[in-house]
Amino acid sequence: MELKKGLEDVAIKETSITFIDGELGRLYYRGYSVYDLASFSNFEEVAYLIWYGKLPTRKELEDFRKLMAEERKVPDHISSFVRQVSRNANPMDVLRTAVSMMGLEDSRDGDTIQKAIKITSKMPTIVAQIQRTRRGQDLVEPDPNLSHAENFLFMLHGEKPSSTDVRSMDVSLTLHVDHEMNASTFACLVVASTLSDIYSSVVAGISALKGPLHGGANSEALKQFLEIGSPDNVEKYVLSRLSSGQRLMGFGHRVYKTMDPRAKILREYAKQLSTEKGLGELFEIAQRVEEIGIKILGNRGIYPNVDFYSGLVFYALGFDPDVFPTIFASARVVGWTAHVDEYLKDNKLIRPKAIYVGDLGRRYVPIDER
Ligand SMILES: CC(=O)SCCNC(=O)CCNC(=O)[C@H](O)C(C)(C)COP(=O)(O)OP(=O)(O)OC[C@H]1O[C@@H](n2cnc3c(N)ncnc32)[C@H](O)[C@@H]1OP(=O)(O)O
Ligand SMILES: O=C([O-])CC(=O)C(=O)O
Repeated sequence: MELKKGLEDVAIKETSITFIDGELGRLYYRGYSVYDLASFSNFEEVAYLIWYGKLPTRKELEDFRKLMAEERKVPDHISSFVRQVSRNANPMDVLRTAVSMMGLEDSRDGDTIQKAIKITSKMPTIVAQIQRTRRGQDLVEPDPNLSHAENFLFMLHGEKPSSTDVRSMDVSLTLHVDHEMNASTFACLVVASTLSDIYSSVVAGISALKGPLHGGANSEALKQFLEIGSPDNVEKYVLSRLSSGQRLMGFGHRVYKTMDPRAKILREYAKQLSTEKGLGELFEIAQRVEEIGIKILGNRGIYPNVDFYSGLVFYALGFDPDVFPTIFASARVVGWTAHVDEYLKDNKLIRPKAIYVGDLGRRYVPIDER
């Protein structure tokens, strides 16, 4: 039996959802390049595409938007829970528990995608509640007349966001929607393959995404830039970080051996937003880290990934670094649930093997003789 550490290069399913060309740095959702989707589409349209496999007609999109907008409100007891714990708790822990509470309400039977729409519509409401509670602010009710991205920012700030902010949020969510068999999606599938329920799968996805090697890297990358403090400190910081064996956060990827295309797109939004919001120096620091990081690590195929610039976008839009992974989760829930739906059409219990390297035939020694 061959040992495949980290399941590297092991395929666990066929998919028609997402294709990644890791050598050329290309990414396609349902066959459409993310460059085109980021330029011309929006979160709701891409979510529809991911779940149903085709772009919606105008009427289908209108109905779908309406359905999502109707599902945004979160039950009062979940909001109360979020209010009670969010001042001190990790935002991903709060989101994970809130989604788990949603599962208490919903029967286990029923269509995965219908439930996915409910969860996806509500997650930004919970994230905005977490963020506002951390700042001691009152909650803002969702506005059903706004798009998914616009409403997200409206619930965050309590006022209509600028068109640049809405576009940046929309593109960021669109780019986080899916990424083939990443660790959190795999975690969702492990749960789904036992024929558990979709809420349990999403809870597993949030749990796996939280870690700093995965979705937690967006806040770590931004904290790095804040810690560096000035573009003049970048070289010294990067060299000392790497020589002490620490990783550069927001760099490196299991599949991409070149720049992640999502990082390229998000770099432009980070640049525009940071210039507008007086965060130009932070962007300069990030760009310098990118340059020096690539100079040192690029020859080993280690380049910026999606988490490198997304944090700067989320920070400029007004989120705390610790909240960033919950925004990632609010978009990735689309991919998690689409992969679960696809997998269940031809389900096989996920049960890999471990190679035993311990002793055998040991004699049991009674406790008084040890
Ligand atoms: C949305 C996402 O999940 S994108 C990824 C977000 N995560 C991060 O940004 C955290 C930093 N990056 C990393 O830790 C890694 O690049 C991972 C975990 C993402 C992928 O790595 P893997 O494919 O599993 O490779 P692995 O962790 O085995 O690293 C291979 C080598 O590259 C080095 N390496 C990988 N990433 C980095 C990095 N960011 N900084 C410095 N060295 C790195 C490792 O130290 C290791 O070196 P070694 O062979 O000398 O021991
Ligand atoms: O694909 C991966 O391993 C990690 C990643 O970039 C993502 O989940 O977006």
